[in-house]
Parts: sequence; C-alpha cells; structure tokens
Amino acid sequence: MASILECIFDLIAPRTCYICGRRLHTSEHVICTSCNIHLPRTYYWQDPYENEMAKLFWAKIPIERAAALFYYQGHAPASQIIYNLKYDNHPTIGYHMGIMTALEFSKNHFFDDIDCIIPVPLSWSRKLKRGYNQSNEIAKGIQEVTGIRVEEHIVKRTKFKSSQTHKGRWGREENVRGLFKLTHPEKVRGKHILLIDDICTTGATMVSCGKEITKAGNVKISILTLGYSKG
Ligand SMILES: O=P(O)(O)OC[C@H]1O[C@H](OP(=O)(O)OP(=O)(O)O)[C@H](O)[C@@H]1O
Repeated sequence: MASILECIFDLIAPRTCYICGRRLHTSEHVICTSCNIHLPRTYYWQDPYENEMAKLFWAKIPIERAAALFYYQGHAPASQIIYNLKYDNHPTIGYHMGIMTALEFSKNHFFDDIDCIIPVPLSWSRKLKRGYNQSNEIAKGIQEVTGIRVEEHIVKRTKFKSSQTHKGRWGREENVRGLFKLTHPEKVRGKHILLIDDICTTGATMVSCGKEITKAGNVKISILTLGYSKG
C-alpha cells in the first residue's frame, strides 16, 4: 500500500507510465495496469527448464532454469521500459521491474534452492558513464521479494569492447568471449547462482559470464532477464 508521503509526492510530481504516458495511480510503478496486462509475457517461468531461452544454454553452461518476463522487440511499446532503464537515467525502473518479475516467477517456484544473485557486471567505464548497473538495480528488486542476497563483486567485466546491439550472432559471441574475471571463487563454489541481465538475445553474454563463474567448481546456474529478444 502506498504511504502518505508517496501520495503527496504523486500530487506534486505526478509519475507517468513509461509505455503509454498515462498518469500512474499511487499503487502503480513504471507502467500502468493496462500496459501491464498487455505486456507480451513469455511465460517461460512456467516451464523454466525447457523453454526456447533455456535451450540457448544447453551444453554450454550448467543451466538449471531460465526465463524472461517479456518478449523484447526494438521499437515495440514494451522496449520503452528497457530504453529508459539503460539510456535515460532511470535506475528505479530496474528495482520496480525486479519486484514485479520476482512476484510472478515465485508463484512457479523459480527461486527455489538459489543461493545468491549475481547481476551481470558492466565495465567500470560503462558504469561510470551510465551512473549505475541496470542489472544490479533489477537484482535489488528480486532480492526485496525473495530475500536472496545480491553479490555484486564476485565477477567483474574486465573491459568494454562494444555494445552487442548492432552485432550478428557470431559477432556477439566474439565480442564477449573471455570478458569476465571471477574474483571470489570461494563464495560461489558448490552454489546455485541466479545470473541477472536486462536482455537476453543470443545468450552470448550470459554464457561468457556463466563459464567464468563455473571455474569456481560445482556450480549450478539459473538465468533471469526482463526481456528476451529473438534477435
Ligand atoms: O544475449 P546477447 O546476444 O549477449 O545480448 C544481450 C546483451 O546485450 C545488451 O548489452 P550491450 O552490450 O548491447 O550493452 P549496452 O546496451 O550497454 O550497450 C544487453 O544488456 C545484454 O547484456
């Protein structure tokens, strides 16, 4: 339930839906109820072991479950959520979308047995430019609902090559190969990790990060993103 303070803030500075622009009710966050209903959900969390996204990771990393909240397409209305989260300085979108995602996924026991959450890291230069890591903001929302701790400093991205956005399938794999460095293997050895990112397209970023984490030994990996893009 919204606090009195939140109601007052909404009167002074009304928030609007990031998809349709309609004014948000105090109980709504990021998107309005109508846009939420029309969000193109994947429902992968209802079949987290064998869906199209999970199959991207088969035989590449020790994958358990994988799911994204919605299908992502470049200019579709729902892409505004990701665009504003990443490129328009709205980190709280990540937190609220993380909460929304966790509430839906937990109905299907998606988070069972997971020991810790690792947001896919950004390079320091990218983080400096953006001011925050969007995956970490999503992770905080997931933690809020599930109580599973977020571990931000177990793996780092050693450099920023270039964005995956305009690359083809092969170029994406090449672009992120060997980019991550596991700095605290003892913290993940024998654990079930939930890797978080904003979007999964080919899965190359998750595979590269996941492979590095598995060097710790006896690790299981599940994957959660807000969007799944068919490329
Ligand atoms: O599944 P994949 O094919 O690896 O693509 C997904 C990755 O691409 C995007 O990052 P990008 O490198 O474009 O970062 P940017 O948006 O910050 O430039 C996105 O944030 C994921 O990390």
